[in-house]
Amino acid sequence: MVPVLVTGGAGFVGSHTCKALAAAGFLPVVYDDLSNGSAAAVRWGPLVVGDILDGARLRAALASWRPAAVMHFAAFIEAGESVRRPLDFYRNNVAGAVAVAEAMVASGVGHLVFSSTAAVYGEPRQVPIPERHLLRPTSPYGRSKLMVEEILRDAVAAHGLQLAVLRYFNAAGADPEGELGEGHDPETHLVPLAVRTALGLRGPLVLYGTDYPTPDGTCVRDYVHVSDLAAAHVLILRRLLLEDGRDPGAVPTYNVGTGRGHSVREVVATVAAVTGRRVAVREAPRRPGDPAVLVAAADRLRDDLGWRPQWPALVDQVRHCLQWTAGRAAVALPAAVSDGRAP
Ligand SMILES: NC(=O)c1ccc[n+]([C@@H]2O[C@H](COP(=O)([O-])OP(=O)(O)OC[C@H]3O[C@@H](n4cnc5c(N)ncnc54)[C@H](O)[C@@H]3O)[C@@H](O)[C@H]2O)c1
Ligand SMILES: O=c1ccn([C@@H]2O[C@H](COP(=O)(O)OP(=O)(O)O[C@H]3O[C@H](CO)[C@H](O)[C@H](O)[C@H]3O)[C@@H](O)[C@H]2O)c(=O)[nH]1
Repeated sequence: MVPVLVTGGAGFVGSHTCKALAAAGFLPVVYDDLSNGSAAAVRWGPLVVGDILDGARLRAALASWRPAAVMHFAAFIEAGESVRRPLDFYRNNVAGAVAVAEAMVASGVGHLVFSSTAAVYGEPRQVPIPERHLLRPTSPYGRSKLMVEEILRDAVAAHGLQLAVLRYFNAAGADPEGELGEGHDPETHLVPLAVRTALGLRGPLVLYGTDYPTPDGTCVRDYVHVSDLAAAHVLILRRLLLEDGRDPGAVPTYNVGTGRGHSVREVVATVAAVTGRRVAVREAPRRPGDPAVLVAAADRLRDDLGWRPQWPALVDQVRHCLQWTAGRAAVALPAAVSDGRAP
């Protein structure tokens, strides 16, 4: 099996991608400091516990596994938190990515897939948002990811790295086979929080902002199933390895989203419908750094790589999240929910 080094592979998107990589015949070697991930999610290859800022440890991992590529997921991820702790975000996300690129150059590993984000666009002027849209992030998190995109493009030009950038919209759902899910502690993402509220595992969901210029006043996001995101990584990796240097300097850059937006209130209503339970909500002011609407123009990934999301419907994403969350918390679900007949 061809090894691929996966930084952040113990986290939500990284662990699902490791499962997809293994199914596609690669050996995912996870490099993660477990600051926001779990060793239990590393099931398809070895785990190297280490910090991406530790260049010597990274180089040692690259030297011993000789991966064909690196997938760089490791980062701090929460836009609201980045407004309060910008320097931590710049150190981990920007200096961390520089350390990963330096280690790759020093070790002669040439292929890199970088996890970027819809947050690089900021408040969109055009929806759905095409990849060529103006990049004007509204949070230190989004700025950190944009800085890394630019730094890595310079490294492509100077060091011949072969880079692909995936800008994900909102990852949601969980492994449909129930082997993995979203288990941040504390959790900050809307879908798992609303599911936990519905199951009585936490108090009311705090709804951040009801005065946005959207149809119901709450933020609109493009929720993409985490297993579809994982599949996009396998497609882009195969393309990078296959094309190996045929178009030097090119940086394929793709949105990964469904092209459909859902408001926070729609997410809450879907969680209520899927669980058959009420989702208690407490309305609160806007969360700093949140753009009103983020919806992908997702046709480039479809047209270039043939990517077709298998689970584009929010109802399936919520159901998979519910099944995993309920399983972990030992909450019994009605049969109709477990086998997908509800709602
Ligand atoms: N979840 C989303 O909706 C979303 C959307 C757009 C982009 N992204 C990007 O995708 C990537 C993965 O996101 P996620 O939701 O899986 O996050 P996550 O927090 O679940 O996973 C990130 C992993 O990186 C690890 N990590 C963090 N800092 C590290 C360091 N210094 N050294 C080693 N490991 C470190 C954490 O322990 C964790 O396991 C991130 O780069 C994020 O910015 C996520
Ligand atoms: O308790 C909560 C949590 C979230 N929200 C709202 O729900 C929406 C989605 O919020 P999430 O925290 O689930 O996701 P974000 O859109 O803030 O960010 C996620 O998607 C982005 C890309 O769109 C990023 O890349 C980022 O890493 C990832 O966390 C936002 O309007 C947020 O204000 C609430 O109202 N209450």
